[in-house]
Formats: sequence, C-alpha cells, structure tokens
Amino acid sequence: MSSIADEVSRRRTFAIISHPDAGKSTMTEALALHARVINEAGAIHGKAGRKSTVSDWMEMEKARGISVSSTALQFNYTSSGAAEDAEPSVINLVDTPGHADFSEDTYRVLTAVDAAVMLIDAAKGLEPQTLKLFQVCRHRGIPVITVINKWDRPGRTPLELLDEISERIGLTPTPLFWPVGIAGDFRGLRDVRKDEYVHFTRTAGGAKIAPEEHLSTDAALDREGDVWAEAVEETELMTEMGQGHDQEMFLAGQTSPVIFTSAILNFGVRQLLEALVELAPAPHSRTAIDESERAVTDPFSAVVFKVQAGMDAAHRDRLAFMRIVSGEFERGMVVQHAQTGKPFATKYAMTVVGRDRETVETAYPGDVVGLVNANALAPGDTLYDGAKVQFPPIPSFAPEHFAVVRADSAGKYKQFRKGIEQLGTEGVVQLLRNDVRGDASPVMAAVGPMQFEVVVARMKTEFNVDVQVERLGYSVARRTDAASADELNRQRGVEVFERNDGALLALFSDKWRLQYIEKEHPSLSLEPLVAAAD
Ligand SMILES: Nc1nc2c(ncn2[C@@H]2O[C@H](COP(=O)(O)OP(=O)(O)OP(=O)(O)O)[C@@H](O)[C@H]2O)c(=O)[nH]1
Repeated sequence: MSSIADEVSRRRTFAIISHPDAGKSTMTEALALHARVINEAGAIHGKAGRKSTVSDWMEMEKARGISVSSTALQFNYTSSGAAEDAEPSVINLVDTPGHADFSEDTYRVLTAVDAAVMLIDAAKGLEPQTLKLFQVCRHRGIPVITVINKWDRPGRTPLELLDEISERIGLTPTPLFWPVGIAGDFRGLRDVRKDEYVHFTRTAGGAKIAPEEHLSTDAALDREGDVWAEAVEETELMTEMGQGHDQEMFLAGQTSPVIFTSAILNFGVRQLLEALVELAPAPHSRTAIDESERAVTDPFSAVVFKVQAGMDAAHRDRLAFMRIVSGEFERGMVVQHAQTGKPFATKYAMTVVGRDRETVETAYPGDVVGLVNANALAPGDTLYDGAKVQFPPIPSFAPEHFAVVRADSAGKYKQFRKGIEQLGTEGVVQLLRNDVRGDASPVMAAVGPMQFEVVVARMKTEFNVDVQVERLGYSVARRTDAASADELNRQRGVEVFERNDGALLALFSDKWRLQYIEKEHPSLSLEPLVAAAD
C-alpha cells in the first residue's frame, strides 16, 4: 500500500480559467481523450450534435450554451518519461463556470485547486473574464500555466500575444512549447527545453489523439525550412531576454510557462498534461484560522467549496463537493463538521462525472469528493478527523444586484421558504432580510443577474414554486454594525439587512449616496466587502 505522501506527490489538482468560448470544454475533453478516459472526443463535453455534455445539468445551461455548474473530473495519466512500474499521476480537473455572472462560484472553485491553466484564444488574446480570474489566482498565490489555444485558426503572432500578457498583467511568459507555423497553419511545436520538433498529424474530425513525430533540429529544418527557423529565432529571443522556465518563479506566480495548442485537433494537449505533471505543484499544507498548518499527511481534513442540487431530476438531492486537504478519506468514516461541532457520516461519497456517479472508497489530498444529501454543509465549511481544524471561510463577493423574491401564490409559502433557504445555503445568491420586508419577501443579492435566473429556474423545478423577482434600485453594499444600523435606516436611499451568514449589510442606491453619507456621518461603520476582482 502506498503512503499518503506518495499519493499526494502523484496528484495534480487544477482548474482552467478562460473567457467563454476560448475552448475550455473542448480542452477538457481533449485532456480526457489523452488520459484515455474517453475513446473519442465528443463523449463528455461535445457540443451541438454530439452526445450530451457533462455539464449540461440544467436546461438553462443548454439553452444558453454555457456552463452554470461545476464538476470535477479525475483521471490517471502516465507521463511519457515515467518508469514502467511507476504509478500513474492522478489529475483532478475542477470545472469552472465561464460566465462572469457566476464569478463567485468560480472563486470558490479556485480555493480548491493548486494550479490553474489560463486558456487564451489566439485570435482574441486576454479577455475580461480571463483577466478577472487571473487576478483571483494571483491573489490566492495559485501558479498559472498559459495555454494559447485555437492555433489552427488565424490569429495574432505569438510574440504579440505574450507581450500582451507581460504588459497587461505583469506575468512573465516563459515558452515551453512554441508553435511551428503561424496561427492558421499549425504544423507542430518546438519543445524549447529539449530543442526538438514535435510534428502533429491531424486525425479525422480531431476525434482521436493526433499522432506525434519527434524530429531533431536538423530534420526539422529540412522538413519545415523557414517556418522552423522562425520558431527557433523567436524562442531564442525570449530565452535571451531571460524568459526561460524557472520553477521557483513559476511557483511564486511571477512567470508562466506557455504552450500553444489546438484543443479541437488535439495538438499540444499531451504537452499540457506533461507540463502539469512535471511543473504544477502537488497538494500542500493549508493554513487554518488559528494560523496553524494542516500538513497533507495529518489526519483527514477537507474544505467544502461547492454545494449543488438538482443535478439530475432522478436524484433529487444535494451534493456538497469537498476538496481533501489532509489525510486519507475512506467512505463511511464519521468526520466532524467544524462549523456545527456535529459528526457527519460519509456513507454516500461520490465522484461525479456529469450525471454519472461512482461511489468513491478512498481519496487523498487534492481529490474532490461529492457528499450526497449533505444538507448541513455550506461552501467554506471544514470537515475533519482527529485534531480539530477549521479553515478560513471563503469570502463572499460584494453583490451589485439586488432583487426581492416572493412566491406567486401565498399557498406555496412553506415550499417557498424551504427552497429559498436552501439556495441561500448553497450560495446561489446571498439572502438578505429585515423586519420591514419580512420573511415572505427576502432580498436576493448577487454578483451577476443571471444568478437570479438560476433561482427562478430551480425554485420551479426543484421546489415546484413559481416565484416573482422584482429588481431593487440598489447597487452598492457595505458591511455595517448594529450601532450604525438605526442611523443608516433613517437615511434616504439606504436600507439595512441581515445576510444569511449573520453579517449586517447596508445597501445604497449608488456610490454617490454612499459617499455623501460617509461624509455626513463619519462615525458610521461602513466596511467594503470583497470585490469580485480583488
Ligand atoms: N478552430 C478551433 N476551434 C476551437 C478550438 N477549441 C475550441 N474551439 C471551438 O470554439 C468554440 C467554443 O469552444 P468551447 O470548448 O465550447 O468553449 P468554452 O470555453 O468551454 O465555452 P463556454 O462553455 O461558453 O465556457 C466551439 O465552437 C469549439 O468547437 C480550437 O482549438 N480550434
């Protein structure tokens, strides 16, 4: 039996951050294809015309063609250079919702990973959502591997794309695999560190792994001529400027290894997997609220980062996804829930790939496990065994959209309350209440208005309640305290609420109103909340 330390060292847990449409689903599928989880591209995430996709849990996702919910995909991968008897690497890919309105979900997902792949469309370069998610990675100290995708299509030049990265976000790109052929004429990659040419051959419809041929520099020059020479020249230019890979600087978030890919043709995908195994960090210790460190080899502990329900109409249940921080997890073990001090039985532990669930028997740091019917668990909660540990809560984003929600029919009040409570605990929206509005019409607070649509859809499908949503004219929230609440409530354009986590929030119609009140009443306590881009 291998030790926990061995299990940890072969694990890599990462997420792909990208702007919608950069190719995240296609890349996920290509990675699964290379790890031989699937035999043909199209089985997991295939869009139009192909089999249904893993993340199409909700009708709304299908209608909009975006991923609303998160999933985790685990697969084994044997690195090409690995010894014959070596255990394969275990890759955990945690899916992130792409749409900006779900950035709060994405933020939670990023608390569960040790590295990120920043996927960029070669024709578009850095896009707003990528930028925002990159800032979250930087804030959390998550190292980032850069992937420039869609190289099979016309796009910008490699140097232009990399300049943009260093200039706009101050991240130094260090090429690992450089394209041979301009965007739109993707012939292969120059392996910068080995100084060899990896030539790819297309497969029909990009459904299979693209065969690779490895050629020496001379053979590459013979085959590709100037196109090869240009790739060499460009990469040498970068290395001369000090832009060679440096593991320490990568882990410190100062540099980012770069790979050019075509997810749709499966070019460069194996190289990405190799880079993840070779360079991305294995799971490491985590700091608890009391500043102590929970080492990966300590007794079991985990953080819940996502709670989700209604993944399948046939299983009307909630799944809480936890990322294991330390120790060995065995299904059936009774662990402690730090927030309530109550025991929690883990009889129904699952790994989930889309609608398919598999019972998980054991899991290790870095792994993601879904706990079924985990009604007591909320994002940010800690589960542990042995010595008590509690990890810091996941900060809630500053909401910018507010709306009253109420049941269409008074007869449905009980279901309404139950449903709204549940969605609030899951973190679909933040819930705000005050005595004036009462329990029948709580206020939902969200980072993006599509969160309200999720509430409407889920209230109907899961709780059988039609709800009405009425937008409110507030746009700024501040945390306040009980001593300030009365004075704030007397102000025009301000309303104070208690949020479902117990915090007191004051809502303001706009930032000018807020500034005016801060100036007129400097003694009031008004603290900013974490902004989405902080
Ligand atoms: N030519 C080309 N097209 C690609 C490539 N990767 C993805 N695409 C296409 O780009 C479109 C978007 O790809 P997706 O994989 O759905 O992108 P996504 O980032 O998952 O999008 P969201 O689900 O909106 O987050 C699809 O039409 C893909 O077929 C690529 O490497 N080359």
